[in-house]
Amino acid sequence: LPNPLVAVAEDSSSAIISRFQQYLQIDTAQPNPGYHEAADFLISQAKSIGLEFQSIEFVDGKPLVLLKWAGSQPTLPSILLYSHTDVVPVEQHKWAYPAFGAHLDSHGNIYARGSQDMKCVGMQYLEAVRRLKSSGFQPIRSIYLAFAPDEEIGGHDGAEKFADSDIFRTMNVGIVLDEGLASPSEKYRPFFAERSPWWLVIKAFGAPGHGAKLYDNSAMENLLKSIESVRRFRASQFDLVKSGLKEEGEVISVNMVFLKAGTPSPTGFVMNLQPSEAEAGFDIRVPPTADPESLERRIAEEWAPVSRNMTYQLGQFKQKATVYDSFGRPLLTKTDNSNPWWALLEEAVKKANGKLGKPEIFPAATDSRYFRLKGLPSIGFSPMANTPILLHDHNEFLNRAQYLKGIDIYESIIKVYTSYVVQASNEGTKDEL
Ligand SMILES: CSCC[C@H](NC=O)C(=O)O
Ligand SMILES: [Zn+2]
Ligand SMILES: [Zn+2]
Repeated sequence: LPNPLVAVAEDSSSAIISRFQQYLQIDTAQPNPGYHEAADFLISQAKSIGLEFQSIEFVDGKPLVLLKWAGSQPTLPSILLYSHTDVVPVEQHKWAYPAFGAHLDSHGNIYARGSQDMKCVGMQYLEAVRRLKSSGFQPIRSIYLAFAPDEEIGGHDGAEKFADSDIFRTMNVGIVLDEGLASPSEKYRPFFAERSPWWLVIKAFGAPGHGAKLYDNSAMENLLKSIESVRRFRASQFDLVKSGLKEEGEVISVNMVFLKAGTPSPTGFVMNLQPSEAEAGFDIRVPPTADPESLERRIAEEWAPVSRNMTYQLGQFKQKATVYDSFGRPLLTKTDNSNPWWALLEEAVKKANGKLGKPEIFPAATDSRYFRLKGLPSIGFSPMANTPILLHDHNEFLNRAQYLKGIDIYESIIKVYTSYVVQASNEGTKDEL
């Protein structure tokens, strides 16, 4: 006879997976995310769990869903479990399965855009809360879950406005959990800071000329010298990572993302004309520990020197303010004893039989910077071990077992975090965290 208890357990884990699949099946890809469909789904989840809910549109059509589980001591600083609802676009023809199908293959891998970045985390928060609530657990601190729009395009109409809002102030947040990265090893990766994006466009000018003529200072030659210089710098940084001297988040990355030059013709480009202008774009990521002035000097003197007839523009994301606070200090969430939430995370992960790696700088940007700018500690953490890093890649997937394990991890974190009570004076001032 089948064991009825096993049957119940199996049924509930397949119900958990099917709720994850439902969320993944909502197409929230930029630039036209199905935000209302996602909000409706999240609110239906909140209702079935029994959480307070509201949908806030700081900008019309871009709802942020905010859920609350009130603690028994609501005056204590609360816990914010943060995630974004949007995902990056896909090139569907390069995927093995439909990117919004959430196909579960025979290995237990669930394929979907957002399976790693970061619908997994948003749903894991909900499942952990669902389980704790039905088990009769009562949190001491209040827990908020925020599902925000637009992280993938800078968070200006999402996290930035949220962190600046009156609602956010009344929440009295003490610690934020946000996204991290999958880990190919058995250790989960926690993040305490992030690099700042600098989007650089350099442009070279030069005399046009016959395609057969060799001459100095053509726009193409001028641009190529810059590209060579950028490549040398890129290699020097990458070598530090390859040799193990530095972590990915500790070096300056530079990647060329576009090239624009040439004289169009009906069949492609004019072949016997050297153009008078040529342009290249670079995605640069600057760690909070790097010296921004020296990088800017390098750009002005080596990558786009006036002497080579070049100009440059640093895009809107050259935001020194996103990695430094108002005192000019790098925005780093403390990882030592002055931040109790760090030790508590380690404790909680351990209790759930997980392994935690050492704190790292997140290589890309996340919404955490808006909370760190408010002086709050924010930890980037997505519990996916033994998983290839596939965010923004083709065939993004997460294994079912990893997803389920992550729920146990969050259950443990929520228990440990919400039960943590000390004298207010021991909690540290916000700026110290
Ligand atoms: C600064 S806006 C872009 C944010 C984006 N975040 C995740 O990929 C990134 O490119 O890092
Ligand atoms: Zn993300
Ligand atoms: Zn992303």
